[in-house]
Amino acid sequence: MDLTIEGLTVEASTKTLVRDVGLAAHDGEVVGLVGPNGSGKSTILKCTYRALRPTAGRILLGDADLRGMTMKQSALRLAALSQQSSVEFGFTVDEVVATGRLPHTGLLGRDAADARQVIAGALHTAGAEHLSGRSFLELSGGERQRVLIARALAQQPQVLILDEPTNHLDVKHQIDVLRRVRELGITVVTALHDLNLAAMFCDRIYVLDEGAIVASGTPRQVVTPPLVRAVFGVAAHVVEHPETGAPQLLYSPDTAYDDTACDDAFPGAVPTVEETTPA
Ligand SMILES: Nc1ncnc2c1ncn2[C@@H]1O[C@H](COP(=O)(O)OP(=O)(O)OP(=O)(O)O)[C@@H](O)[C@H]1O
Repeated sequence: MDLTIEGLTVEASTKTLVRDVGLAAHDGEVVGLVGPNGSGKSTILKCTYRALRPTAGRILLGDADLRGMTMKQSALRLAALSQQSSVEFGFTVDEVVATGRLPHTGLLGRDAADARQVIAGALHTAGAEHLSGRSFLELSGGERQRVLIARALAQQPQVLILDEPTNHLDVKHQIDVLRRVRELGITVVTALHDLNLAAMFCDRIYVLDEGAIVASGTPRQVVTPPLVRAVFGVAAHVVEHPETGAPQLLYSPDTAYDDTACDDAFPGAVPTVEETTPA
């Protein structure tokens, strides 16, 4: 299912948090949202899962405008892992993941799917099956994150919104979770701080700066030294991943480093392209 964001603007009191944002994630695509702290990534994602009401613009799931859908209708199509996801009570891991089934069942309804199988599959995809039966509150930060990802997957969404899914995860689980989510074949929009992970796992990347999209395109088009310097203020080399060909950044410890030298030093570096406009 396609997710389309058109002309999204969010204002809070006197401040414009995001302005005129356009973003399209096509059916089955994994789309990354990157940008510095405070650039508006979470704000955009919150609008997609209806934790925030935009001031202007619209969000479409397929052809349907979110504003015309009930919460249940949108939750049957779209699931989210937010940065603030938390569980206050002493639920077991399985109970937490089972709450992902609520849009399908309602509070007292019956689940048409085999819920136990769905929950087991979600725990597996999130790399959390060994945590089944444990109390959620006794888990480590990374273990909790994997259970919360499983809860979103148990919703069996066609569109998955992930706000920093790799938070708290060790490197193996960062790669595992993104790879397995990608293998689901559903539409994913994910905010990521790690540009190398974004380049490795995303089909396309949108770059946000101060509430506006400043570039978008494939990882090769977007992950370039000039862009990383302009948006993040960091000098970097780009090399091709020897196995996948994905651009990977090697950061310079000196942010004043001359990045024109980077390209000379790395002949395989990805060429710079003009900023592209959002689809
Ligand atoms: N309710 C609000 N009122 C005023 N300002 C807000 C509100 N919510 C968010 N902001 C501000 O909007 C900006 C964008 O915040 P947002 O959380 O979307 O950024 P982000 O790109 O997700 O950041 P990070 O990478 O740090 O998670 C920030 O400057 C934040 O302080």
